[in-house]
Amino acid sequence: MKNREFPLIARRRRSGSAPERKVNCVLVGDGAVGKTSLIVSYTTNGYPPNMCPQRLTTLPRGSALSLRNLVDRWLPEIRHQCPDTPLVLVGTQLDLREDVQVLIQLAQNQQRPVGTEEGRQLAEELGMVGFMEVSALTQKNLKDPFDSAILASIQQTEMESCSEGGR
Ligand SMILES: Nc1nc2c(ncn2[C@@H]2O[C@H](COP(=O)(O)OP(=O)(O)OP(=O)(O)O)[C@@H](O)[C@H]2O)c(=O)[nH]1
Repeated sequence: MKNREFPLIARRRRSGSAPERKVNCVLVGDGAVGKTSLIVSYTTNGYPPNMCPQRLTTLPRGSALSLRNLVDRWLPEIRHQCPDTPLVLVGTQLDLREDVQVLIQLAQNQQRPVGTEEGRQLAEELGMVGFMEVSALTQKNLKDPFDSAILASIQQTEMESCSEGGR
């Protein structure tokens, strides 16, 4: 009976399997770029039913403008608050990348979608784990940024415990 009172983590350790880990994953970025849709689509395995894609209103944000905001605004704040946290750069709304209406709308606002190579290079320059392009709507590549974030977090924890053990 006492065993039932044990936290899951302790029971797992007793049975010899790996202890449970918790990873805190925070999505940061401009408004209306698709953060909520991304997390809901990932966690519920479906696009939020009450979020009919509103292309035009979100367009100017899913673009190079967001990238500038990332460098000028978000990154300094994140690095100030969490200097060592692994970061994954995510390009959202991938399904709209080749949508002609979207491209026209962006061009009218002197905007354009962020290119794959451009995103990769920026992620590298900024010391991020990587750049991934996803669609919450079609779920293309949806797992990738979360897998990368989880892996990076586990690796960081292991490195920290190794360096603590070596002291
Ligand atoms: N076509 C398409 N539309 C998307 C996708 N992800 C989000 N959207 C649409 O973009 C709009 C904004 O999405 P949200 O998930 O609310 O964006 P957010 O970044 O959480 O917005 P804030 O709450 O303002 O920070 C909604 O109309 C979504 O339906 C996507 O992958 N494809």
